[in-house]
Amino acid sequence: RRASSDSVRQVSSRPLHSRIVTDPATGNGYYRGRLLGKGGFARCYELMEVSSGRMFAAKVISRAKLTKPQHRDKVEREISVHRMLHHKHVVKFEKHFETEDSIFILLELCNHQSLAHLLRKRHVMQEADARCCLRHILLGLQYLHARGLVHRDLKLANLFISGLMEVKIGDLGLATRLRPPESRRRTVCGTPNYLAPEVLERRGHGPEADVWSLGCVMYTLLIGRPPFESRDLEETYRAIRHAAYPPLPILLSPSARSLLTAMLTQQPDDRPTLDEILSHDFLTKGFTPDRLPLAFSSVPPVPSAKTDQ
Ligand SMILES: CC[C@@H]1C(=O)N(C)c2cncnc2N1C1CCCC1
Repeated sequence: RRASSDSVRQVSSRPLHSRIVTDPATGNGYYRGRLLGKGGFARCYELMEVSSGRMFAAKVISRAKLTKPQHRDKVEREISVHRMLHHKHVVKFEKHFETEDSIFILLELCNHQSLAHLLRKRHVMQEADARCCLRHILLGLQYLHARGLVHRDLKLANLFISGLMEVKIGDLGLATRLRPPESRRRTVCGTPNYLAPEVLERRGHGPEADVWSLGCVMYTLLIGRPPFESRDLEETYRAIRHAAYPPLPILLSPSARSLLTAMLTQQPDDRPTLDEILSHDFLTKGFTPDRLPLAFSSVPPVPSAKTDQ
């Protein structure tokens, strides 16, 4: 039945010019595309640089919302930390600029969104694909730790998947410089699910806390739910403090079980280092694809001219 004119929903397409944003420092124009989502103070959009056609993921933070100085400090720290980082498995920081009412942070666009989205679709991941993800994250994490940075908030939603199906560590908002144990911050921050026991006991974050979080990521990819999840926060905290997660499924390979057990160890010093993890059987034995199979993503592949099939 042809939709009569009055029944066609009027799509309120705002005039095009209101979707153009200009970087006052360079005069470069950017066309604001679809809303990617919201995170913290930011609304996130796809942004296209008009002159080059290059696409970015932009965090747009309304300056009106940055009322408290510590909020502005947090944004400035994220920028100052992230802009110095260049690694294949760390989300690329392109640039930032301010307009009259917003701060724009332009980041590498990851067409396949995050591991959190992927897992919502697929529920669990095969060991070979989890191995591939873990390998990418380990390489990115090695780079951060080598530069004296601890991420502190590794979770599926902060692990982004590029157009080439490579995993990139993002959201450096909570990353902090490595400090000697006595001077470490002790306030608890980040999602409760992946916080390490020593962080809950306010003994501060060392690189070992990232290893614990990575263990939680690996567990969630292979099993389909976080290792420490329960109806109330107190119960979750208790489970974390005792490193008490459910028995690993018997279908898990011996090397996966052994690595998970090592990473989810209560004492930080008893956990493996990143180098030890990279040389563990789980990472070295068995087939590891270079990148995630496209079949995983819910975003259709971009038809490339040279497809041979
Ligand atoms: C721009 C914010 C964030 C992000 O950091 N990157 C790199 C990203 C890159 N590509 C797509 N989305 C990204 N996101 C999403 C947007 C909504 C929530 C998190």
